[in-house]
Amino acid sequence: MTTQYAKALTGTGAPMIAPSILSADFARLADEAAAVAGSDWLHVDVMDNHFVPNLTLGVPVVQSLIKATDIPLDCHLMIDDPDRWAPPYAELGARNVTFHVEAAADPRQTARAIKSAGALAGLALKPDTSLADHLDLLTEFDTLLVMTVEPGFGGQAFIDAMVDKIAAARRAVDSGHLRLLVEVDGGVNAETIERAAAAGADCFVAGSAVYGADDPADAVRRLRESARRAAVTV
Ligand SMILES: O=C(CO)[C@H](O)[C@H](O)COP(=O)(O)O
Ligand SMILES: [Co+2]
Repeated sequence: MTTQYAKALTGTGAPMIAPSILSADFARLADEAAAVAGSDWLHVDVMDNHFVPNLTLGVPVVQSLIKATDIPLDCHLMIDDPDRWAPPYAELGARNVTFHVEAAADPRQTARAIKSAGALAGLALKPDTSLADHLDLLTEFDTLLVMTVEPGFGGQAFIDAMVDKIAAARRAVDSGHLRLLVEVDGGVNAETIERAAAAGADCFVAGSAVYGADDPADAVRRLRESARRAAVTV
């Protein structure tokens, strides 16, 4: 299902695809961004080795990557203390800055700081985190990232039980007339994207399914087409 909000962001109403550079060659990030030309967003997984047991990159790399690509950056912050560390990614020019509710002391205020700095604000939920407990926050955010793997690593299997959470998010957005994109992250591939799209997601992050393909740009087109076919058109 493609919402009017998703349509406004993409201009086309097509499902959004955000390749994750977690699965790219970190020594060639500019080339790896160019390899997925035509993507809606480039997903950047920031991990601090505290909130998750893995360490990736931070502000300096994002600052360079923004200059190296025209694709808007979708920063997924898997870090402690996002209240302090998330707004700088918006100040750098990231299009969407998503942080985890489990790590935030004041998610409303942090969303406002991100938006004041000119980015969209995203709220991420780990697989075991209840959506129902956080519905009251959704009006503050532009995107909701439903994690379909435990955050920390690429290449994991899509957790099928999260399809119900995606569908619940879709219902919450539609019934509340919320201006919120439903984004899915983890284990998204040519097969699982159909279930996520049928459940109502607007935007799909894919790391290994894109960068593990012989032709990453073609993989993006195929994923978008699979999502489009599976989605319920409104
Ligand atoms: O946030 C993430 C992991 O914490 C990544 O965005 C995600 O796992 C993408 O990789 P893949 O598509 O290979 O699962
Ligand atoms: Co991610």
